Amino acid sequence: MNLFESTQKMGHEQVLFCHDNKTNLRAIIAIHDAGLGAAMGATRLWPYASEEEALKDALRLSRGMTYKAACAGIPVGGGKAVIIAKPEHKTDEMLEAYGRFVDSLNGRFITGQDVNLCPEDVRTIRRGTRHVVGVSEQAGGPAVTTALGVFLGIKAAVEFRLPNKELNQIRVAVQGAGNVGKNLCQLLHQAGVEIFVTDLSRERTEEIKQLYGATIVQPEEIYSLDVDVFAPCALGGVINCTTLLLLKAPIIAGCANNQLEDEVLHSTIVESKEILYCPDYVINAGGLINVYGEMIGANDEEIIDGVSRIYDTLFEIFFKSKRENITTHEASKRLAEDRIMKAKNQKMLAKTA
Ligand SMILES: NC(=O)c1ccc[n+]([C@@H]2O[C@H](COP(=O)([O-])OP(=O)(O)OC[C@H]3O[C@@H](n4cnc5c(N)ncnc54)[C@H](O)[C@@H]3O)[C@@H](O)[C@H]2O)c1
Repeated sequence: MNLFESTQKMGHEQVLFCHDNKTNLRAIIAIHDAGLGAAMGATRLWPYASEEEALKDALRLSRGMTYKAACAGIPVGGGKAVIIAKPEHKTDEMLEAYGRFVDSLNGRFITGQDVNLCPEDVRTIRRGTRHVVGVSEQAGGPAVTTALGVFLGIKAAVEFRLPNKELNQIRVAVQGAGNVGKNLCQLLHQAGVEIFVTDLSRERTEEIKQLYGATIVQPEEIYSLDVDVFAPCALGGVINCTTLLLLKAPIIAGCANNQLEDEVLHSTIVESKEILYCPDYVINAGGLINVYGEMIGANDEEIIDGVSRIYDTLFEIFFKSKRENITTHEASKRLAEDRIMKAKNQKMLAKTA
């Protein structure tokens, strides 16, 4: 991978490689765009097969954060960090050392929890820096508000794509019963939705079956189910040439980041199969809205209000996609870029006034 060519093409401002000998910390912090404010993005801990894979993830996820903030109407930039480690090798000392690297950016990057980190870990990172969010668990915490946003997104998509169906008549396949997936299942169950669930952990799917009457399926079975919505809530890259041959659901709406393995190719195939794709960074913005709310001292009601706007934004994207004959992926990208440009222009005008 040609590093500068990639960062230039994707529009990144800064990439920080962090190494701490004592704790064996290896992390990458990517700042995509801090033009509108500090770059916000959670930290993911993952045993990447290669450094290149970790870097690619950090670059793509941080750009997604810029678009996510823009679509959610939040005046911050986009960033993301990855720690390369097996979850069982995570130590408090390693997280504290990581916090000191975050601190070295003097508030240009603000982070929180993503896959394999919990609020307790964020409190440990906070020993090294004050530039963290997601410790107060306001409005139930980021996972709860992310799930609410995904639920509202599913509602919008069903109204748009399946106008003759009520929510209590639909079947949803949930891939991943983790922090967000579990909360999403609760909301779906309350709305009378029939749930199919899979996870690598049998314990997690059993819990969803007990609590919400879900049908458990094997991980490889989840794509080919005869359902109305496929909700990817595990990891990225699950919408690809292989899974698109299996998918029967007319709607894809879930919380996972980077769902499309290849954004252009797979969003085009999705469209040609008349599947309505809810762009991941739009539908999963609930967590960002939550932690931004925590940062500016918003109350629970204001945070829920912000999350509720995901429903309207998705409708705006669905109509834009139809009107301009473009994929929903392209429509959300254009919406985000347009909002970023306008906000930057306003900021510049305010400076010169
Ligand atoms: N937590 C948030 O607030 C938030 C916000 C925005 C986006 N996301 C994204 O949503 C996704 C899920 O986040 P989370 O916090 O629930 O993570 P999590 O780690 O709590 O849950 C992920 C679940 O997916 C399961 N899983 C992994 N691979 C799988 C596979 N191949 N098949 C089935 N299940 C599999 C894991 O066992 C785990 O239970 C991630 O991609 C994350 O980046 C999360």
